[in-house]
Amino acid sequence: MTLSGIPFCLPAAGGEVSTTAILALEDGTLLRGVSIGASGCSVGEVVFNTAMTGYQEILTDPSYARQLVTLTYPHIGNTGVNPEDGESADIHAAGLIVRNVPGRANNWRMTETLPEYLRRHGVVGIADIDTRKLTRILRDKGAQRGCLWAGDDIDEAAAVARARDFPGLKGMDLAREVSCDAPYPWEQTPWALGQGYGVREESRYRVVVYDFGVKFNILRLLAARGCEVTVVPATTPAAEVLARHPDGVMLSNGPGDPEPCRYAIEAIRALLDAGVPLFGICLGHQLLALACGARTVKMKFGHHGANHPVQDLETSQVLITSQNHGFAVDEDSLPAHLRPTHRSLFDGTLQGVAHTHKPAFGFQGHPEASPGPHDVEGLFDRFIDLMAAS
Ligand SMILES: NC(=O)CC[C@H](N)C(=O)O
Repeated sequence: MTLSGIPFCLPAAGGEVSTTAILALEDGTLLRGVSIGASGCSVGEVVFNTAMTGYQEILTDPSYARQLVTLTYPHIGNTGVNPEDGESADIHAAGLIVRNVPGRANNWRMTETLPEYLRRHGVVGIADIDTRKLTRILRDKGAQRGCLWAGDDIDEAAAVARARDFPGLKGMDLAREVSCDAPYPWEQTPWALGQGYGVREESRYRVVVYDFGVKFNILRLLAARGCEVTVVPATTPAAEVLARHPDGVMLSNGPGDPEPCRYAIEAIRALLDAGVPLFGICLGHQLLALACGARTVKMKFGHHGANHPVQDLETSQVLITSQNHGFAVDEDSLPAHLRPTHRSLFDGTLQGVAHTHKPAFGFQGHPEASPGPHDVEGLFDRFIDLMAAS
């Protein structure tokens, strides 16, 4: 509904009678609120994200598959949703949990409200939740399996049972589920005020990107650096990638546990043997480490936010990074030929590795999707340097 032409939304947006919703956790906690999305029931791992902005980017990040995301920032939806800021074509989060959706959303770029967007994509969401209490539970007990249920048919006992039935992310190979079906080229460069998105002008390097659940902005940062990008499905064998004669291969971010992605680990080993420059981000970083013989572990409650400090161990410089990971490379498991390059200043988790005698490195964090120079973008320049030197 609109008020003087300004899109207007109430918790049950669109003028409907508000629908109840609940969040049930595996420990038996029940949180009751109102629906802000589609009706239905969704299960997944409940994680908290501390970013103050970027709910659209978070919802569309494929790395959030099978996760119910709660945002610690209390007002979510103020600027609505626009057709440009998605990190993929779909919402991948299994559901959204917030404190409050403000009554009025307004931004010059918005085309719909957050509740309208959730409903259009058939994604459940809940508001009026004490997200501070929920976050405390997740920090104390670790990520919880949960069930988010919205509608007239809620059964609270069944919701707890469904939360407990969710098998958990450990052991789940989700990269192949969210990946593309066939190779495709990518030419778009980052968004700029007054110009919108651009198109790659130069063609300096041929780069193949493994799509384990890639975020569009990673592709844009490559295109902006003159990379002729081809995105390939997660299960593409190394021989097919090498047949494209790439100057470098990027291993993307993605959802789930890296360990069961045997196909990717095998392909990365072959690419390392072939000496192709490799750059892994997040899941790609974890897969690179696994291919080199390291181990990954599930974290107690993961890193999900937009301002995580990460230290470059060589320069001591601190990078402000976006993070979204629930698994981590175990630093104690690094083989001699993998050098730790970055560590989290929040909890000491390993955040980056470099191969000691191959042109390959990985980083756990993500570049920011918002316009402007960001710390993590320097790593893209490092990848360009590696390709230039090879
Ligand atoms: N953003 C990512 O690529 C996440 C990697 C992996 N799924 C994790 O949770 O740790």
